Amino acid sequence: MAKILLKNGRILGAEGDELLTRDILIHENQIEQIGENIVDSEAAIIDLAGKFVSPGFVDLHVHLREPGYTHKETIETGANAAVRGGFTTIACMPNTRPVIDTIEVVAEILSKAKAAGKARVLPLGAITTRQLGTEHTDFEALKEAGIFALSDDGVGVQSSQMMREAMRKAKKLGLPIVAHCEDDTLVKGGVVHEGTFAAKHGLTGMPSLSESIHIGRDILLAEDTGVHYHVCHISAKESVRLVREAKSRGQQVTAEVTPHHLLLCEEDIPDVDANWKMNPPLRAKEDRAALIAALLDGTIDFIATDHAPHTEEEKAAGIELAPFGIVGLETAFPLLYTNLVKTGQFTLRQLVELMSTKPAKRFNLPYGELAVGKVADITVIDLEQEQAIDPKSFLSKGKNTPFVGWKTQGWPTLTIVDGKVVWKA
Ligand SMILES: NC(=O)N[C@@H](CC(=O)O)C(=O)O
Ligand SMILES: [Zn+2]
Ligand SMILES: [Zn+2]
Repeated sequence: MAKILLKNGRILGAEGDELLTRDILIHENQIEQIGENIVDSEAAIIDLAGKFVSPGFVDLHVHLREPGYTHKETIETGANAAVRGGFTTIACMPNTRPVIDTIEVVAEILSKAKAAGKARVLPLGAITTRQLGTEHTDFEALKEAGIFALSDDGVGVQSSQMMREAMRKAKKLGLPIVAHCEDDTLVKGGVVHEGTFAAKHGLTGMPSLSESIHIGRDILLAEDTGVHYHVCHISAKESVRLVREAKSRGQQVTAEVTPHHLLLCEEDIPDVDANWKMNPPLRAKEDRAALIAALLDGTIDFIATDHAPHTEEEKAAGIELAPFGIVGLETAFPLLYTNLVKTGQFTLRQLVELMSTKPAKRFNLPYGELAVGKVADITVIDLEQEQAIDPKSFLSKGKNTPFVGWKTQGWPTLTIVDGKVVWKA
């Protein structure tokens, strides 16, 4: 009968950003009581001394790299990085080696995640075998094995016919299609956004169109099938326009945006440095503004990090050869709290909803709420603590971030998953 009593935390009330001092009693894996001056003689007491208590964050776009690329990250190191960043549930993408395209790989990931005992891990299954785009995986078997959704993240599904059939089958099984939107014929070896930075440095650009064209295509295909269609890491203003139009017709389309696309644009790239290389790339100033507006008006549903660890050696290969991707789990909340909430663009409540309540709700997951009877997935944050981002402190194997040295406030200090303390500063 494990009981934990969190004393003197501060939680969001029914509305607004005012914080209320409350105690929270956890019994086994559930929140049993939230109130003032709770007394329980059996419970282990943790005094939170006024720190902010949030429902645990949910990140539906993470690369854990295992099996196959354990030099970049493992399920264990990734799950550790997650809980340090305040994430209690993470969904992991299938671009591993082997790809998550068989029930064996799903079982391996679930068992390693359980052994790690940190964040809850929800594997996505590949849409196509080896993510080659030519043959569908066995959706039914993968669903049975425990996948959370289908995605070929890392590459776009090039064939419209393959995507259409995938949506039809996924709809029948009640599985969402989570799409990395990229038309290979339009990208042609680009390494950064087709814009000012590419022009200045003579680099091949990746046009916004390479993303938007897939979103437009897929919205039409999804309309026809009624599947839940989700857009990964949306980055361009034209893409936002398409999602907004689909939503206005009541179509079940959702979209996520990363912290880096919200906070950075191509003009911020200081130099030809691979720690600023990710897919989709940092786009123009107007794109960043469109993403923020879309997050505020609900066109974009939530935030996901697209945590994509790579080694220092790989990133040292130079901007043209280095792999795409940056880490995000351990910096997301402090970066967004400091640069979007402290600046007055978003409220703390909105940020918590975008990082916890909404991702859970949109995908029907029973998490993301701090309420009696709910699963005890809880993140405690010191909103005052200021710290400069230092990759050396990361629990992730990946140190690849463009945010080195950024002074940020709002660091998680305690994370509880399923009623168990899994991380403490
Ligand atoms: N986002 C990235 O830049 N890279 C991701 C792949 C992906 O999310 O498409 C990776 O796996 O490294
Ligand atoms: Zn992707
Ligand atoms: Zn990704």
